[in-house]
Amino acid sequence: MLLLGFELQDVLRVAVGIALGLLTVYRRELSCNRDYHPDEYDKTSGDREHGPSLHDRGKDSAGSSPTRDDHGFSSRAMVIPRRKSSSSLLTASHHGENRRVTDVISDKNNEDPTEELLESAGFFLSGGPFLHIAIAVFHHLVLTNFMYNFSCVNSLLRGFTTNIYRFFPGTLHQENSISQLTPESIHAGNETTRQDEQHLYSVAWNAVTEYFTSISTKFDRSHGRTKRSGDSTLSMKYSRSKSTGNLQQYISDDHSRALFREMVAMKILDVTLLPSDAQIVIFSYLPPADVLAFMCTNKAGRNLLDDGYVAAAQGDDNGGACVKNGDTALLIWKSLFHRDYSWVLSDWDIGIEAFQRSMANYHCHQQRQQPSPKAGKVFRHLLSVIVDSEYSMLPFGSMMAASSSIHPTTSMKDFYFIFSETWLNYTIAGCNSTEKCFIGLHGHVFDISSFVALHPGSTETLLLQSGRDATVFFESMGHSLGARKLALGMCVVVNGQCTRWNFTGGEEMCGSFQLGAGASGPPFSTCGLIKPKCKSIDVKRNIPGFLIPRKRSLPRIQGALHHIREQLRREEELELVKAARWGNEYLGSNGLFGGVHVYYDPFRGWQWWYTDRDFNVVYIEPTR
Ligand code: HEM
Repeated sequence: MLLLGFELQDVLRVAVGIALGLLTVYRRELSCNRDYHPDEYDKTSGDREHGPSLHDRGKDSAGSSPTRDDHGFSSRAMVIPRRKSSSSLLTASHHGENRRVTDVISDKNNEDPTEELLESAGFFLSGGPFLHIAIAVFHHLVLTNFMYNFSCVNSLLRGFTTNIYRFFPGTLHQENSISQLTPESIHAGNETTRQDEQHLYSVAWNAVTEYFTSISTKFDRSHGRTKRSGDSTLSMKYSRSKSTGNLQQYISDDHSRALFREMVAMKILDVTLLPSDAQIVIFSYLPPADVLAFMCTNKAGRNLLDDGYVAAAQGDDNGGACVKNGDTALLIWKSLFHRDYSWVLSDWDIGIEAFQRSMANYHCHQQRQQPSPKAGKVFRHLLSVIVDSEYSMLPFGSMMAASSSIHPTTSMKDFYFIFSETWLNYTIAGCNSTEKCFIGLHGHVFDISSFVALHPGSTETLLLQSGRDATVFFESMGHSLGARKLALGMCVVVNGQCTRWNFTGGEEMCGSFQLGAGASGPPFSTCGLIKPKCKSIDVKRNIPGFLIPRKRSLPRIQGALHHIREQLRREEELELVKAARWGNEYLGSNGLFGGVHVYYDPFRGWQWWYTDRDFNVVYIEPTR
């Protein structure tokens, strides 16, 4: 049964239900048998050894006054205690209280037990236990699965709608605005919702058709083909099978957004039917949790969004021959990475240094490792995001040529989640000097360079813990609210996932906000890394509790893929042991300030660093 998907709890419930049912049948059988064999029970009716029988007691109580036995006690005093349930009847009979069930039921002067008995019998006769079984089975087979699917889809839709409302502020009353598009809508203004929905559907359908037609027209024109009028369906069909790269240049963002708005309005979101470029644009407006939720809804969703899965399913590791869906998934996760994280590697000097460190000596990698084409492809896409970024100050144009030598992972989705877990220790690794001192607290980065010499808990304490996430140490010291407020002013990178957006700290709730990589950048979601100069953060950052907790708390964990987090944690433990052993062996306890620290470089794997006695930071690439 377990194999069929039943949970242990359900199996137990069914087993108990069956046992109860069988017991009921058995008891009913027993009761009937007593009725059919009165003599057997009547034989002992006068037996006083165990006190008066129920039968006798009934006779006594039928009289006007209670009878007395030889000792002068009233026979009422000898009444057997009330039965709590019909099951106690069996026990009583067993001990010699021999009385027929029918007698008890017909005993007019002993109404309480009779009612109880009838009540209990009614419960069993009504099929109570079987009802329990039926409910358990129904609950498992229908409700559980249904509710799970419903909640998945519901949360997904809510996510879509929320984001759409956030990014398209003018769409709060979409139905109305869309209804105004055609004369029919004016006419249908007071009609039923169903008619409205039908109308919305036709409007959306027109929008989709128009969208495809416009793409195919442009596509045909660009290939010097003349498109006959009325051939739009055909062109549409063909245009959808063209590669994403070709189509992407003809898509205007506004059009895609308008299309998606229409689709949200009609409450049908079959995104898998859209062309790849529209899918990329649409998913780039969603938080990763919603993208994952969409991925889990069905196989089509997974095919669309999991580039690692598609490649694995095809047994494909040759990059170029990757199926189209894999390319779409790769591009979707690339756009999410671009939106949420890429700026720290291209527009933040500490991140740029970290990236340069990763890229240093890449030719050594080339010699040591066989390049994987699929991983090389992922890396090329990453480079295109980081190096070609509008904020980029990197001199890495030539790196593209060497892209096949570095292969962080074969899946862009995995890279996204690995980076979201490791970016903090990766970027600030080694930043623990009095000139350049960065520390991680509750998922955010703080520049404490100007404060380190003033720290009441000594400069050395801070230097020892900086250059990495020090939340546990910070919290273990029980820093006061004043210390926490002091830290807020030094925050340089805010992790959108580790903030409490609803936290007001007793103050007025902030109004709507727009987040972005830059203050004037496009509207991004709250899920990635944000510059504190961003307007909305600026408003909220000084509210205690928003960035870091007001009092001693466990470290805030950002939402990411659990299995990736767990795997990294396990690997980190092993690396720490290896690094400590290496430190003892090669440097000795006198050669180090602090210990040998480890961090995960998303481009190159596990790396170590330590501070020598002259306060120079040394980075080590461990040999594997
Ligand atoms: C941005 C980061 C930090 C700020 C702004 C900060 C600020 C402060 C302040 C204001 C105090 C005075 C006591 C209080 O008000 O709670 C203090 C004490 C102290 N801090 Fe920090 N601190 C930071 C990080 C750390 C870290 C990472 C450690 C690592 C262990 C640390 C260790 C200590 C110690 C040992 C004391 C002395 C506690 C005592 O005397 O009771 N601090 N810090």
